[in-house]
Parts: sequence; C-alpha cells; structure tokens
Amino acid sequence: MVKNGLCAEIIVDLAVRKTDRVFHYAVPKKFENVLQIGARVLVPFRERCLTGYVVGFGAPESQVNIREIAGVLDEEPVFSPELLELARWMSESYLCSTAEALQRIISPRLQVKSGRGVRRIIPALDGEKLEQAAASLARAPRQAAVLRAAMASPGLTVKELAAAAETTGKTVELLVHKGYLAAVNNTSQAPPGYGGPQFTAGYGELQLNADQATALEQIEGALKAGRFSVFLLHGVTGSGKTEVYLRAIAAVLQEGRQAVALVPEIALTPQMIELFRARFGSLVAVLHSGLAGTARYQAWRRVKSGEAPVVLGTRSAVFAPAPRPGLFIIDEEHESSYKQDDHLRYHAREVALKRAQQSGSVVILGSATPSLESYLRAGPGGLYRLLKLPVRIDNHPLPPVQVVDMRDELKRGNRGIFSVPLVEAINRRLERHEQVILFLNRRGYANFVVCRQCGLVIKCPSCDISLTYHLDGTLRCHYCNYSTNRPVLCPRCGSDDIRHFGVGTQKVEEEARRLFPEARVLRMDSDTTSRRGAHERLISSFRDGRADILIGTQMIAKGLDLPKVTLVGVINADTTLHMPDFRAAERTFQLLTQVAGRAGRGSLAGEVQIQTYTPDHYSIIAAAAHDYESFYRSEAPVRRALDYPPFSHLARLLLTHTDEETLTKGALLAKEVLEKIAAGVNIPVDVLGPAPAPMSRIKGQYRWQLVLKGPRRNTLKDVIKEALNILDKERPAFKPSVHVDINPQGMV
Ligand SMILES: Nc1ncnc2c1ncn2[C@@H]1O[C@H](COP(=O)(O)OP(=O)(O)OP(=O)(O)O)[C@@H](O)[C@H]1O
Ligand SMILES: [Zn+2]
Ligand SMILES: [Zn+2]
Repeated sequence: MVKNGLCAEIIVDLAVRKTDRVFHYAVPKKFENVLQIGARVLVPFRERCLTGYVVGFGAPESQVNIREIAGVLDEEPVFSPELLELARWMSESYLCSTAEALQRIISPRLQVKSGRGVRRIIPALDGEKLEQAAASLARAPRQAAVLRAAMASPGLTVKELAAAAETTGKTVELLVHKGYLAAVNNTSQAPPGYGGPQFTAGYGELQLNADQATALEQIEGALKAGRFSVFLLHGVTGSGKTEVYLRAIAAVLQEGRQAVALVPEIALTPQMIELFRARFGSLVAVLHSGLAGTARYQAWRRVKSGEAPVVLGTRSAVFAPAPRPGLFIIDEEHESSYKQDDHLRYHAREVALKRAQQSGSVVILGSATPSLESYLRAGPGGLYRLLKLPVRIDNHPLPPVQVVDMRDELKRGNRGIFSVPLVEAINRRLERHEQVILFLNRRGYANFVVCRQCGLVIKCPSCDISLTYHLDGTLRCHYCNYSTNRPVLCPRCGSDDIRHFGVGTQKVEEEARRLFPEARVLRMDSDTTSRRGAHERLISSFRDGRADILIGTQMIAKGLDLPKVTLVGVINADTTLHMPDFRAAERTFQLLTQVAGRAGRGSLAGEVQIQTYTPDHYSIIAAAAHDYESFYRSEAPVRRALDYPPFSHLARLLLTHTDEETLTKGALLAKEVLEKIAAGVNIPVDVLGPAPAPMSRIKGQYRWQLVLKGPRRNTLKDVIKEALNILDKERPAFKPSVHVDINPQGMV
C-alpha cells in the first residue's frame, strides 16, 4: 500500500491557520501494509502527540527532520477522497483549516456527547489499536495507564477509571476528546435495533395528486440521468411535500444509490422518524448531534457500509459517509438553523449542493417559503428547476387570516396584550371545545422602540435596518454604527407614546389565565422545555386534548400537524419585522406563513389572527394572503437597491475581548487593514462598522463587528484572508479574537 521510500502526507489536527498544510511523516515498516489514505494516525508534533489525517503519499522536499508515524487509528479509511475534497472546499469557502473541516466531517466518531445519567467510559477503538495507542503514549504514562485500565474494565465512570489508573478525571476526558475512549450514557447504551420491515415498494392506499405526480416525474427523470441537478419544491403548507421526498428516495434506491434527507432540528420529531421507518424500515439511519456515543457511531457505520442507504438527520447529517449518494433533500430549506453559527460556520444547504455536484446527485430543496437565494436561482436563467405544489392535499383551503391593527386597539383604550377580536375568537373556540395556539416571537436582542400611535420604528438611513436601543439613550445601527438620540416625540406623528417593545411568554400566559379563567393553558418555551423529553410531553398532552390553549415561541411554528387546532393567534408580528437584520421582512413572512400553516389542517375549518402595529407592511399583507410570489416581488427590489443578498454577499467579522477599550482599538485597526486591502482589489468591497454586535456582551466578553459587503464572495474571502494574515503579524498589538462568518444567517 505504501510505495517504497514515500512518506505519508498528513494534515495535523491542530486548528491553527499556520499549521494548515501537509506535513510529511515516515511510515514505519510495521504500518506499511495497513496504512491507507483516509485513515487517522497518531504523530509526534513538536512536543506533543497529535491526531493526523492521511491525505496521500509523496516525497518530501527534504529528508531532514522527518519523524515517524507513532500509531495507526483506523485500518480502513474514515474519509473518502470526495470528503477530503469537500474538506478542502470548506476550508476555502468558510475560512477554516482543513483539519477543522475534516474533524467536522467525521465527527460522529470523534466527538462523544455527554448526556444526563451516568457517563461510562468504554474504548472507542478495538483492542489492538488501543494497545498501539498506549504504546505510542510512552511519554504520557498516565494516559497510557488510563487506556490500559479502560481495556481491562470497560464501563467504569470517569471517577472510577481515573482512580484505577491513579490519575485525575482530566486525563480521562483528554483521551475521550482525542477519540481513544468514548463516553456512553448508562441509559442509552443499547444501539438502536436493526429489526423492522425491509423496504418494499408499497405505498398503502396513498395516491399522488396531479401536482405531486408531475413533480415526482421530473425528479425521477433527473435521478435516472444521474447528473447533478437541483429542484426547488415550492409547496404550500400541507401540500404533501414529504410524500414526494419519500417517493424520490424510493427511486434513488432503485438506482443503487443512497439518499440523505435533512430536516431542521425542531422538525426531527418521533413522528417524522416513524414516517421514514414505516416506509424504509431498517434501511433508515437517523443521524443527529443529540445521539450518544455508541448509538451515533453505529448509525454512522451503517451508513458508511451501505447497510443503511436512507439517512434522515439534522444539519450535520449532510456529512453522512454514504458511499454513493444520489439524492440530497433539504426540507424547509429556508431555515436558518441549517447554518452552523459557531466554530465552523458552514451552511448545510451549500455543503449539500457541493456534495451533489461532486457525486452527480439530485438535490431537492423543499419549502412553503423559499429563501430569496433559492427562489432567485429557480427563476429565469437560474440553475434550479422550480416545482410547485400550489394547493393543500384534498384541496383543503388555507385558513383565512385576519390582520388586527393594534393601533386601533390603543385608540379604543385597550392597552393590553390581547386585542378585542382575538379575545372573541378565543372565546368562540373555548365554547366549541376546539384548540388554540398563541404564538409570540421572542428574541432576546429585539431591542427596539416603536411609536404605539403610528407604528413607526426608526431605521438606519443607509442600511435600512431597525436601530437598536442602547442603555445610554441612543439608537444605533449595528451594521454601520450610525447613532442618534432616542426621540422624545415621534418624528412621524408627533406622539410621545414611544415605547420599548417586547413581551414574554410568561406575561402572555398570566394574561390568558386572567382573561380565560376556565381554560386549560400550556406554555412552551425554553424555560418549560429545558428538561429532556419535555417538548414531546407538552405536545402530546396538547394533542390528546388535555389543554385548550398552547402558548409558545418559534418552536411551535412548524412541523406540527394538530387537527383540533382551529385558531392560531400571533401576539406580536412586529418583533421579527423589526429585528435589526436585513432579512427581517423575509423572516417575518416565513414565520407568519408557517404559523398560519398550523391552523385548519384537519376537517375543521381554521382561522388565523395576526396582531401588529404595522398592518400595511408587505410581509404581513402577503403572509395574510398566503402569497409567496407577491412577497418576493416586494422584497427582491428592496434587497437589490441596498445591495443585500441574494444580490450580493456579506461577511461578518465578530471581534471579542474582555476589555472594551482593547476591543474597540483592535476593531478600528481591523477596519483600517480591511479598507486598505479592499482599496487594492478591482471588485468593490464595502467595509461597514465597526459597531457593537446586537448582543454587545456575552459572558464577560465584549463583542463588536465589522460587516463586509460586495458582489463577489471570493473577493470578500480573499480580502478577509489577507487582513487576518496581516493582523496575525500585528500581534500582540492586535488582541481581540476574530470569528469570521461568510454569509451569516443572523448577527446576534
Ligand atoms: N397524495 C396524497 N393523498 C392523501 N394524503 C396525502 C397525500 N400526500 C400527502 N398526504 C397527507 O397530507 C398531509 C400533509 O402532508 P405533508 O405533511 O407532507 O405536507 P407538507 O407539504 O410537508 O406541509 P408542511 O410544509 O406544512 O410541513 C399528511 O398527513 C400526508 O400524509
Ligand atoms: Zn408615531
Ligand atoms: Zn447603518
């Protein structure tokens, strides 16, 4: 396997920009026959022993200082040449190191999540490899002792194992982190059963309707051709998109290839998993970050071996090691949760498109409210093909939506959270023993002031985003740092009724209990669902009719199919609309449409009420009319005029430091460097800010940001890359930490 005299080319697992290159290591004789490209090894690096990824074999430029591989962790590759290429592409696209990207790609094996219950430690490698690893740790005798103790008695707790090896828990955790040992949950030790029915091409009684059939026909054609192609499946809520996915998966299996289906975190419910299992039985592997160590590893193995050709999972499942993928499905493709917003800031939709391109796969992007990016590409001259499901299954009507003008309520002397029409509608439901969902959008950072008389929210004159209220009494733009004093009188109508905006779920619950004392009220938010399984318990108790009113935030907006819900009330549509983000209108439209999609899904007719101070805004009017296209026609020109995506690209540099002065100095220096470089390229790049981030301080760290805007993503990237190199050299003068986010989905 190793040609004579060649060295192994290795990427060392050290997430530092400077070490992001290939190092050469000699292959000792004993490993010559086992070492393969795509395997992980242990290598000496400076004073340490690190994990490395074998990416090839070649001759080093010089034989000086070539060290030997110390151990081999995998006898078969854990990443394929395609996934290595993907890692290199990610490193370029998201400005991370190749090692970080590889780590992310094969993470199920390396990262073991701790859960509740007692953690127990077992070997993550088989005996021989662990023995090798122990041998290679000669310079770390305590670690070696822990490995040997774990082999001798697997299943001890961290404490017990540390005691057995006469060391501390830290050493044990380090070995878990390195991937030699795994932590498993006492309660979830059993791997998922492999039983269940095998896949048969039967669909029960379900017959596709004409729109579904047309969509499927096109997808099947593309699957047969086996060429990279992208479909945007634009189907209204309840139009049967899932059925189209399931049939497309069946078709790709017929081609002998695998399918990877992604759903947003909150949509990966037991019902969703059941739906897939009912159709494909043991061929399904569920992959998500909440899986405990062994279960996760088992699922990953079943995918890699081809035993489970249907992958259902959340964001990180996009890296599923399917040997010959043929289909990638992104349900609710507009969801911002597909973007990882810390560490390696990748977008699962972009990664899926890249993988599909590599492998000649078909991509289905599904949504009732496509992102502007995807809809633009599905338009004339675009790369995607548009498939439409314009009506609900069985021609169920979409629910009528009433927009309630809260300014009128105020004029009538109602200063409460609930409008008169909403109270009346709720009372009607309670009388008929039907159910109600009350939705409120709460974002911790939605800190804006609104004129309650006319609904005005003050915006930045150059960025068109809402200004954020600061404690020093100013209103600030957190893109460009424009600031102005908070006005005493409304500049539009002269009223002095200018208020902070914001109401919490708890307040709504209190008010609901007061107004409807006989009703049974459930509240669902991050407080009431923090315990494991609480989310599911609340939903099923509501589904079983054990409550009349469910109050909740984002987490109840989508995915739920609750036939007895006939009224959905949106308490405060404005909170999203005035988020300090250029996507505020888009998010508002998406949320309102999804929320409205929860009403009237059964045989009972449904109704939706939206309370707002800005009833004339096009995102609210379009959502009330269930009219995506009219929303798109209003929103696209606004984005184009202000050079926002999808007509440009943005990048965000978030700078953090514990000392505010050091931070602002650093931010100004970064701005200077960026502008100098930007001036030297011939594609325009705007550098906005620095400005405090909306959450200007988290855990003692101050946070400022710079926003870059330009027509070409690559130019933005190159400018940032060069600036970071220069700033690296400026250290220690330049102290803040820098986090780069290319095309961020939100900037908190
Ligand atoms: N051809 C069909 N005939 C009868 N029922 C169908 C058909 N296709 C789908 N359904 C049923 O219609 C319901 C709605 O479908 P589904 O949940 O897939 O809609 P959706 O488009 O994903 O909606 P949402 O965007 O709101 O999630 C489901 O209960 C599904 O089983
Ligand atoms: Zn006003
Ligand atoms: Zn601005």
